[in-house]
Amino acid sequence: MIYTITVNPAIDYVIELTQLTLGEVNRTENYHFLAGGKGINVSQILNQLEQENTAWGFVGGFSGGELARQVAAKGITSDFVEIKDQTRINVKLKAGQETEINGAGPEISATEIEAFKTKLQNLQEGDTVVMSGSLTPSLPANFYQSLIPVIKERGAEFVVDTTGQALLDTLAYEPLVIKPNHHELAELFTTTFANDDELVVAARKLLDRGAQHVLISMAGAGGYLVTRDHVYHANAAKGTVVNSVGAGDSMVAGFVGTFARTKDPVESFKIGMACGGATTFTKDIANASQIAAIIPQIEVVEVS
Ligand SMILES: Nc1ncnc2c1ncn2[C@@H]1O[C@H](COP(=O)(O)OP(=O)(O)OP(=O)(O)O)[C@@H](O)[C@H]1O
Ligand SMILES: O=P(O)(O)OC[C@@]1(O)O[C@H](CO)[C@@H](O)[C@@H]1O
Repeated sequence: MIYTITVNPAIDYVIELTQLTLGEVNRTENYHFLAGGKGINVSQILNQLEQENTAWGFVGGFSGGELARQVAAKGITSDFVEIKDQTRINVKLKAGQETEINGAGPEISATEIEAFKTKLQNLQEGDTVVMSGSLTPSLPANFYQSLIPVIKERGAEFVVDTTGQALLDTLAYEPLVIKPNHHELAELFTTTFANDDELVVAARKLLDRGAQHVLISMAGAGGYLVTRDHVYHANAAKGTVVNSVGAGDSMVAGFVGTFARTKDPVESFKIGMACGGATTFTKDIANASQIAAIIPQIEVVEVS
C-alpha cells in the first residue's frame, strides 16, 4: 500500500482570464475548484495508475468538506483527520502567465496532530509513504523528518518531496527516491551547472548521502535518473503546455506507483516522465488515458 501525506491540502481555485489588470475589477472567463495539495495530486495519479493508495492529511471547514468530497468522488481512498480550522484555498491565476497565491494553512491543534500520528501504526513492511507539500504554521519545521523513524521502524519506505536543508536532512534515512528539479539541485550545492555532467555529479553526491534513486526534472528539457550503478536520460514529451500545477507531483507519483508494482527504476522513471508531461498538457491532474497517450513518446537512454 502507498500512503500519501498532505498535511496542508488545498482547494485549488483556478481562475482563467485573458489579461489581469492590477488595481481594476477583473472578471473571470473560466474557473474551477480542484482538490489539490501535493500529496493529493500524487494520490490522484496513483489512482489513475490503478495503484492502491490512501490519502492521509488534515481537512476542515467547508473547503475541507469539498476537498474530501472531490477525493471520494474520484474514487481515492482517504483517511483524513478532521480539524476545527479551515482547509486553505490556493489561487491559481492563469492570465497569460501563471501566478499562484498559496495560503499558509490552518491551525492544527496538538490533539489533531496526535490523532494523525496514530495512523502511522497502520504501516506494514513493504508500504511506501509519500510526504509532499508545505507544512502549516502550527507544525514544526522538522515534522516530516520526525515521522521518518516511525515509518522505517515499521519496515516501510518513504519519499519526502521537499527542497533545501529539509531534503538534505532526510537523506541519512535512505529515501526511496528524491526529485529535485535542476534549479533545486543547484541550490542544494549553492552552485550553477555549466553542463549536464555537473548535474549528474551533484546527483551522485545525494546518492552517497543515502538517497536510493535520484530523479532530476528539467521541465520541457527532459530528465535524469541517477542510480548507484547507472545514469539514464529521458526526453520530455511534446505537447502544448496548459498547466504547470502538479507536474512534479505527477512525476513523483508515476515513479513511486510504478516502482511499487515493478521494482524497476528505469520503467518507473519512464512512467514518471509520462505522468509529468500528461499533467502539463491538461488543465487538471492527468487521467489514465492522457498518461497512456504520452508513454510511447518517452525514450529512456542509458548514458553511463
Ligand atoms: N514543458 C514541458 N513539456 C513536457 N513535459 C513537461 C514540461 N514541464 C514539465 N514536464 C513534465 O513534468 C515533470 C516535472 O516538471 P518540472 O521539472 O517542472 O518539475 P517541478 O519543478 O517539480 O514541477 P512543478 O511545476 O510541479 O513544481 C518533467 O520531468 C516532465 O516530465
Ligand atoms: O503550498 P505548497 O504545499 O507548497 O503547494 C501547494 C500546491 O501549490 O501544490 C500543488 C501543485 O504541486 C497544488 O495542488 C497546491 O495548491
